Amino acid sequence: MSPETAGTKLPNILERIVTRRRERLTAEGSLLSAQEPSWGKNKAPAPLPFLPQGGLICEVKRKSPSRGHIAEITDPVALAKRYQQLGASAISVLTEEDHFGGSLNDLATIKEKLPDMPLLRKDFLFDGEDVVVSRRFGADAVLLITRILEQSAVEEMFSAARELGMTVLAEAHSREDIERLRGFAPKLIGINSRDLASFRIDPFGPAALADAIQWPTVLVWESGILGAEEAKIAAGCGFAAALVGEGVVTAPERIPDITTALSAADQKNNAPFFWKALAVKQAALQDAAPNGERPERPRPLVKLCGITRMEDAQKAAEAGADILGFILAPSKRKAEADFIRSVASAAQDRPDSPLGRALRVAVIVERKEGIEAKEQIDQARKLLAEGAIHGVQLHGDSSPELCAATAFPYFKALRPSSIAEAKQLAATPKEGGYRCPRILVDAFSSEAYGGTGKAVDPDIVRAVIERSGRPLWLAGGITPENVEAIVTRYKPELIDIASGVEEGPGIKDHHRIEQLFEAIQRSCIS
Ligand SMILES: O=P(O)(O)OC[C@@H](O)[C@@H](O)c1c[nH]c2ccccc12
Repeated sequence: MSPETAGTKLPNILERIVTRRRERLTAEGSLLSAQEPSWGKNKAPAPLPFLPQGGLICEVKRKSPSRGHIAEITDPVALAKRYQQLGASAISVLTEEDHFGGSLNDLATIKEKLPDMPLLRKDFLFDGEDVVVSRRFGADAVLLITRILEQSAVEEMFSAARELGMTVLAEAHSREDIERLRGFAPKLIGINSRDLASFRIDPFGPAALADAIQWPTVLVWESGILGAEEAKIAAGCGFAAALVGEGVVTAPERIPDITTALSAADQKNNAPFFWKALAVKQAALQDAAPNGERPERPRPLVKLCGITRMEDAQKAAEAGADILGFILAPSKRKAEADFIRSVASAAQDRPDSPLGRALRVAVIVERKEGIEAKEQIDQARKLLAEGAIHGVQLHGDSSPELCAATAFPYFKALRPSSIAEAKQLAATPKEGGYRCPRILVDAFSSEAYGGTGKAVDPDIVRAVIERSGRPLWLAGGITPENVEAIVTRYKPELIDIASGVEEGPGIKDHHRIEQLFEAIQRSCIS
């Protein structure tokens, strides 16, 4: 096997795991440290259908290279039973020994005690023999990690699985992987939200990649789901299934909420789902070449905020704004809900026009000094339900626990007033921080929530970048004059501009909008 199969080098960790398993297979044979299952050779219970309609796969996972120790799990059958009772549709058993602490015996024991539960063998499998052995130990499905395999091995594994009546969960991490899978049209495709080079979780990966799959399949969102909130994002992005390890190993009681979130088809209004649409836009920017020149880096996504006039919405979208921001909070730039509806209907009339393609977000200060701004929240929810906006920016003081229940989909805007506060506010979801895929950093002012024209202190920006583990979204004092320096300095994924392109509060200066985008393009060309 050559790790260069997919045209790119494997991340070090994956390379190490794969090499180690190869060495051990050569030295010890395909069972490694496992004993033959109690039913002996070739008599495993007949294979069960594996997740034909989606659902939740809960994983038996003791440790991982990214997290280290997760849980002891002395009794994998007890854990599997708990998963089943709480509503898991299937169970994934990590059998890799050296980095994940599993074994084939876990698989066979769980099958023996829970014969009705569909089981996935999760491992770094290489060939047809690995598939045969998986079946012998009771697996109903096998994981096929496309990027570690030659095309001939992919073929061999699919045909072995077909012969044995097993399901293949084909893991893809790039468009190239998807091309390589196309001929097999797998019925289950897993996309990992964990980047194995950095170990970072990024929902934008699965969200954008899902778009490239054009055959009927059940999409499985892998990694990084802690609870219902992430499951809702997966569902919004078109994933009918999710594979959850740590989130359920440590707290199986979350299973019912995760399953409900996964099956809830929230989108009744036909509007594209905010995170998916944005991830697709972001991926397109990575390919785009402004003025025919190769971009040194993609231009940032641009949100133009504080839109109060139809002509400004049109102009912003035509110039290239990816998101139009409408402020529902009391402000010099406040937009009326009916104005937002009129922009939405102009956009929906011409879905392929720039205005039709721009996403619309309402900005609310949902909570100020602990007091909820009920009217704004109600307005935002109503606009969301109607499809007049795609998402909500929560600019107030709500805690991570309150956000998702306030409005969904949302992203949180932070206004740290010190480095210490920045570090606290930008904590990752696992550390108890905000759970949304992105957070927006804005300048602090004691007078106003946003739109102050002030820039964020560079040390605060740095603290947020370091702590949050997420690409930077930056607001505060960005203008056509300084945008080039800001983009070069921080390489933000998104910049948010309101007062920097105005001739007066709430009134955009169209010439300045053009200048802004020209400067952005300049900042991205080598
Ligand atoms: O614990 P998490 O973040 O819920 O992740 C589970 C699972 O997706 C992850 O373990 C995984 C995804 N793809 C893999 C391939 C091999 C081993 C493990 C994996």
